[in-house]
Amino acid sequence: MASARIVDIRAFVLRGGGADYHDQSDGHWIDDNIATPMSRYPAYRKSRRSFGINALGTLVVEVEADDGTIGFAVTTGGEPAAYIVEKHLSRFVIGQKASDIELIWDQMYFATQYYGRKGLVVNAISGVDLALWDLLGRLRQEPVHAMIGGPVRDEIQFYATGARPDLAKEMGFIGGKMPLRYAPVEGNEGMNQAIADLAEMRERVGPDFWLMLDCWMALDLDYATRLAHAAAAHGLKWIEEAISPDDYWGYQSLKKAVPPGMLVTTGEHEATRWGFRMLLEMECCDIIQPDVGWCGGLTELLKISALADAHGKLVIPHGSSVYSYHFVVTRHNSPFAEFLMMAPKADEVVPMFSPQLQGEPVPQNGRIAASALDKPGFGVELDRSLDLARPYKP
Ligand SMILES: C[C@H](O)[C@H](O)CC(=O)C(=O)O
Ligand SMILES: [Mg+2]
Repeated sequence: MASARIVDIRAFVLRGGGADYHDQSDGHWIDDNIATPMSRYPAYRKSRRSFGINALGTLVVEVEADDGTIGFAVTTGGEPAAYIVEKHLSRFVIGQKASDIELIWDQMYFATQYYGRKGLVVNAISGVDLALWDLLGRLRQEPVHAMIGGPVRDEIQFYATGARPDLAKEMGFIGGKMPLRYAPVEGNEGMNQAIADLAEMRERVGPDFWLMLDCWMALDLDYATRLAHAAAAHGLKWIEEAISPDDYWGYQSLKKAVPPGMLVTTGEHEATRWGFRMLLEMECCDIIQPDVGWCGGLTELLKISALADAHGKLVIPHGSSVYSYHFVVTRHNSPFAEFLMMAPKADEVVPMFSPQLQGEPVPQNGRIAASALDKPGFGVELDRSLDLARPYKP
């Protein structure tokens, strides 16, 4: 078993939610008037799908060992990522020992460095990496969390991201993160409305419930600083991804400029130890938020999180479903996790990567017990009744 070799790798594309959680139908809160860097263009103001936030779809990677055991993972990247997996990365996987995850990662990263380093290519690498961890866990009959050190606590506590923190509070979550709905193009009036909405939500949830704002890269430093100061009166816990992920200097300034006690968070669109090193060494934020399916996979996340730990920073992964849960439960500097509310009105808990995974655990009373993760690999199955396309089948 320890010497199992990988005999095949397959890349599929899926549409309709799941790992590409922005790929939702009309009327979903996640596509309703959210501030974005594209808000300055009237044609793309109302809906993120209008500018193609869901253009890629979900990538499914399957790896098969010589005894027939199959590991898999899902992430975003769709057809172009499937091309990279089948046409480029596959050569570093087929024929290798299933336990040679570090070697495979290194070869995938450095072989694509001339056109990769971040974004789509690292999503593809992450998908392969997570499928390899799933395969190894299934071969060893061990959960992934047990292979990276085991749980340091009995349960994971969650905050909820969605349009209704008031409902999230009733469901037992420890906080609620709302999308910012007004962009700089809407001027002072927009900012005033955003603050009024925050004040109203504070009224509804009471003084102690965490409230956060996710700005999805929509702001500039001046606007973000003014928003943070106006929001402080209503107990905003953190301001997230306020400016462009490339603007490390802006984040450094923002972190110094926000009111005392307010946290600056970012990193869901950052990748690899080198990207996070910039955020950490330049003191850009208080919490880093790597997405496990986008930052380089679990192999890279372990390095990113060790670096964050040495800088005294928390790692609260963005979304990522089970790929986050198996990590969070093993790390002291990851004391809680995000749960993205995928119900269209954010009024009930549905699995984050619904409908793609079977057996995906969901928070009950805002918590998932560590024991719920005690299944081989990442502990979930792919729903094979879905319309899996394999565009680059050899
Ligand atoms: C709600 C945000 O705009 C985005 O869709 C998700 C995100 O950034 C997060 O969960 O964090
Ligand atoms: Mg975010």
